Amino acid sequence: MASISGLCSSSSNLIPKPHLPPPSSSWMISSPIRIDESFLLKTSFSGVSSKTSPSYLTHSVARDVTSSLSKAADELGKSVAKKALETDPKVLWERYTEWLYQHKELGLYLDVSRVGFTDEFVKEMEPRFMKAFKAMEDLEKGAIANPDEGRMVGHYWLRNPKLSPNSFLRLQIENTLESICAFADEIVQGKIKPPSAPAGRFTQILSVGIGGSALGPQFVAEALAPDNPPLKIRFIDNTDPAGIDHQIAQLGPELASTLVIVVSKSGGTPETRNGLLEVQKAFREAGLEFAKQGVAITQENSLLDNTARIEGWLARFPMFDWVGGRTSEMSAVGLLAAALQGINIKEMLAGASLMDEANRTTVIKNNPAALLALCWYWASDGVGSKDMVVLPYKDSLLLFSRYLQQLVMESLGKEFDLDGNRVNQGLTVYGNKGSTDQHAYIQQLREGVHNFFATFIEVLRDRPPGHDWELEPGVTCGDYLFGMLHGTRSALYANGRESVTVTVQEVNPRSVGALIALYERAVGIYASLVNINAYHQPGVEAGKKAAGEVLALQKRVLSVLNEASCKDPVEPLSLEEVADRCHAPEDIEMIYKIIAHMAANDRAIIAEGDCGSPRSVKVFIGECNVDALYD
Ligand SMILES: O=P(O)(O)OC[C@H]1O[C@](O)(CO)[C@@H](O)[C@@H]1O
Repeated sequence: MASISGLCSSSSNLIPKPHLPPPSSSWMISSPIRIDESFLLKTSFSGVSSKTSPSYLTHSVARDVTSSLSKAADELGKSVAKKALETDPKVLWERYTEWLYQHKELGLYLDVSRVGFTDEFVKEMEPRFMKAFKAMEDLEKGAIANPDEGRMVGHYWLRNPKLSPNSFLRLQIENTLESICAFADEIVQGKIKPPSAPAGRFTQILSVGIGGSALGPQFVAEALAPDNPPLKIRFIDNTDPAGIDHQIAQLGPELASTLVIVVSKSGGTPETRNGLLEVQKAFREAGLEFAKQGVAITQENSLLDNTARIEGWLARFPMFDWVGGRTSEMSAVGLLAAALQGINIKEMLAGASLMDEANRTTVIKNNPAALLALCWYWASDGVGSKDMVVLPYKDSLLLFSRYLQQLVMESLGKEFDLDGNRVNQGLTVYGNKGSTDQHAYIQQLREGVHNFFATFIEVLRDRPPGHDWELEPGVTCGDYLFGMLHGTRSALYANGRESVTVTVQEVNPRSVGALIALYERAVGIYASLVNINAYHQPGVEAGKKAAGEVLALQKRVLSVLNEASCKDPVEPLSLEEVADRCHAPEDIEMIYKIIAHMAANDRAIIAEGDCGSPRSVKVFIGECNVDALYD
């Protein structure tokens, strides 16, 4: 059984009880919590609500939930009925101490006592977990764990290169880490200088990348960058021109001392390419030489890699084929930016490695990632019937929920399982931070539609030692945050809302590395439990393809309008005429949107009518481009 020593000085502090307001405070939850028994009756594992009311299920999943749940239950062999949540404080305390997971060296705790899984359920799930553990063992040994893409999945090797399936990969990892540290040192110490910066050294990082090539570095910067880092970081993570302009404008003259890190595993993501082109334009306009300040992180021989090599950029770092974007924080993607901000990346790697080690045990109770996966399965019926609301009670962890959103949803949100059955799996993740969200949506969580379970992230250390003070007798600001967390946890539970609590001593490189590793592993295990490939993202392609088609149609529209605008007199066209001449009458709605967008950006002229009445519109473009006529 996990020990709780070290978590707090007196175990009596941990006995769950109603939170009463401190004497002089009107801010805390002010009434003792009553258990509303009606909310404690939950769906049975076979998906039939004990109230048999479909409205009890979230609207988004109500559609197929019954059949999917029945199927999941069938697969398990028999259905495990969900019982009402335990309410007796003594029994809850027993459950708390029995299931509390502690990682002593990391100072990390996982409390799953407020999720209502039964011993019977754990027993039922055991064979699936054994399969998942075996799959993870094979993955770590270099199996093709991403069959659709024929790829190995090796993010665990990044923090323990000795695990790599061969010495070539091991050397690649070790050499990359060494070159990251050396490069970061030289930049920070001013040995590598920007060619024309007044400060004489790099002072800013502009990171250009999207999805897994941005979210990890954003989360880590927010969590760990010191108040005065050697280099400050900002991000371009979209193709929004106004957003890009804002980042560049904020840099102002410091563009001359900005290290631009362009991150893209594939090296061909349009948003990232556009960001790069916009930044390069800003450099040209400022009379700066981009190549002397540009760094690429990408796969060898990608478009980006070749561009950086041919243009002679300052540095290039590899992304490996066997590391996915959303699990790339411990690769050059996350490590370079972190090192440049003065974050101890070796500690991050050590934290992740320790967590990985803990997650290799096949004893569910002692395996924190397995415990998380168990809770997710129980709470969401193994079909994503409930969303996961992530509430870190620490401002610096604000972006953890956003980071987890991609990690979990891009990994688990899959149409087909590994056997080709349509399963439409997933687990929805959202959340910002506590206690801020208390004043936003916790109202609905406690009393509204019951379509979620919560994850509280608790940080024991409020402030660095020696900085705290009592804003009321015996009460610090951090005590309020603590009270809000546990008050909310209790209040939700009292209304039948389950929650997991992850506790760390403090936010530091080691604990952040451990948190990332914990959730990476939980996702991998959960994917095995529900038999899906966690490591591909086929669904993203549909949107990218459709975006490409819109841009191709826009080119045809422009060509048609150009031709009509080159006539003398200019021939304004109706939308129907444009669509006919584009040979795309079925795309008239999209053509209307394209023209409205161009008109809003002064690239097309509405001669008649207005955009609010599409049928009245006649359009042309201002200037005839004669050259384009013969393209
Ligand atoms: O690093 P890349 O190749 O630019 O991709 C960025 C992101 O785009 C996705 O492929 C989804 O479109 C993510 O999986 C990935 O993290």
